[in-house]
Amino acid sequence: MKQLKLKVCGMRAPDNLQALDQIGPDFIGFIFYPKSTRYVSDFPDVTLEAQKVGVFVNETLEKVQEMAESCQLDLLQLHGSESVDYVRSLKEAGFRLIKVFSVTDSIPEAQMESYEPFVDFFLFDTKTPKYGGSGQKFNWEILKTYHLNKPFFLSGGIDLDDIAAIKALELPQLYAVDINSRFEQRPALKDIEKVKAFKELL
Ligand SMILES: O=C(O)c1ccccc1NCC(=O)[C@H](O)[C@H](O)COP(=O)(O)O
Repeated sequence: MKQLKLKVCGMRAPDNLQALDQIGPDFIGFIFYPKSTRYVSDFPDVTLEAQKVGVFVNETLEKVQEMAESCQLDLLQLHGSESVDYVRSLKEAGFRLIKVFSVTDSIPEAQMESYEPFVDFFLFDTKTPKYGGSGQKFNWEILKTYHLNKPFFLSGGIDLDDIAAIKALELPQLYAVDINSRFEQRPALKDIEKVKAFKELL
């Protein structure tokens, strides 16, 4: 089976960030959604090996572009109800994009098809009023109905003891696993040893 990539989302404190980067995650996510407890108001001045993902929820295009450039983000994760035109304009401006679909009991494949030409990845998360970081899983069985070619990230309540179940899914388009609140000591502060254990098993 192919090696799944790892994204650790919701980082903020410079020391914690540096310690995380040393264990080699592929992607590190920063939340630019002011209502989140993981909101990053002062972007940490740290050089990272991992690709930096900026997470936005229904933010203005101007603000997204400003943050992408000032923080030198490698990828933008659009976690709200951003339209196809919104996504297209960011792609045309040259950004690499992850479009999130928040799900419960079905995959909105028809809707996703219209976004597919303009994104690099999809990400499935559990639908909740807070958009993300809920620690709740959705029914992963619905992923077996996914027939698009675009690779995707799996997220929503993933914990250390979920690895066997994730591997057993055997989904060809599953590209990366996204972990967050189940690995926290408090919001935006990760338990590095627990993340390390997860990465070694992935
Ligand atoms: O983490 C947040 O606070 C958050 C808030 C609003 C939008 C997105 C957010 N997180 C983005 C992520 O990619 C999370 O890793 C994903 O939602 C899964 O989180 P969890 O269920 O805690 O593992």
